[in-house]
Amino acid sequence: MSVSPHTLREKGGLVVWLTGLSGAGKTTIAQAVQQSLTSFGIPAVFLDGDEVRKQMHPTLGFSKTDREENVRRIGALAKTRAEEGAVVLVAVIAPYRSTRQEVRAICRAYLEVFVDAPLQTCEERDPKGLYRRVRRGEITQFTGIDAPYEAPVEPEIHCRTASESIEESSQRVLRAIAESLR
Ligand SMILES: Nc1ncnc2c1ncn2[C@@H]1O[C@H](COP(=O)(O)OS(=O)(=O)O)[C@@H](OP(=O)(O)O)[C@H]1O
Ligand SMILES: Nc1ncnc2c1ncn2[C@@H]1O[C@H](COP(=O)(O)OP(=O)(O)O)[C@@H](O)[C@H]1O
Repeated sequence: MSVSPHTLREKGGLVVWLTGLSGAGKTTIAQAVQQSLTSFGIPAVFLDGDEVRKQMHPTLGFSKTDREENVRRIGALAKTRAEEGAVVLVAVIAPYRSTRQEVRAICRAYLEVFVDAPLQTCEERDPKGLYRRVRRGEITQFTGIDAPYEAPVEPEIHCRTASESIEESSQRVLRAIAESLR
């Protein structure tokens, strides 16, 4: 894959939004894709929901209103970073279809990746131990348990991470990015 930073800037960059339940594999795939893009010399920025929340707006919680605000703010940041001439990989749950649609509408180029794994798989993986805490009653309003997740209807890329490898999922995303930047 080859695309110059200048061309990327002229195109207005690209926002790649990975949406899915906690533990579905958003971060893992985004990091693998970022590494590959970087190895091809393509500027790639990774925005991780958890990190951005902590650094930029730690007061936002997980109510519907706060999640919508979180997603809008990260969407605006992703748009800006993309227009500087980068592929911006966003690993944020973004559980509401309408807010994802709002972000898509402000970006010049946008790909939605549905990182899809059954809740049971996510819970078995439990990479951060959050599901265990949810089951103990220590966390409420948790996506997929007692807060909604509206699955994408027509995502550009659909990764079924319970049945495909990290490599397969990342390659699928990379191919779509290459296609979009052509
Ligand atoms: N109640 C609740 N529901 C879902 N997730 C929770 C919650 N509390 C904390 N976390 C951790 O925060 C990460 C999700 O933040 P996001 O900014 O991606 O979520 S959202 O788009 O605003 O819904 C999410 O990160 P990922 O596991 O990477 O998805 C969790 O680690
Ligand atoms: N095909 C796959 N794609 C992504 N992650 C996978 C896949 N198969 C297994 N996993 C594992 O699932 C876990 C996903 O965790 P993480 O990427 O932090 O999820 P999220 O960011 O969606 O919360 C990791 O431990 C990862 O190794």
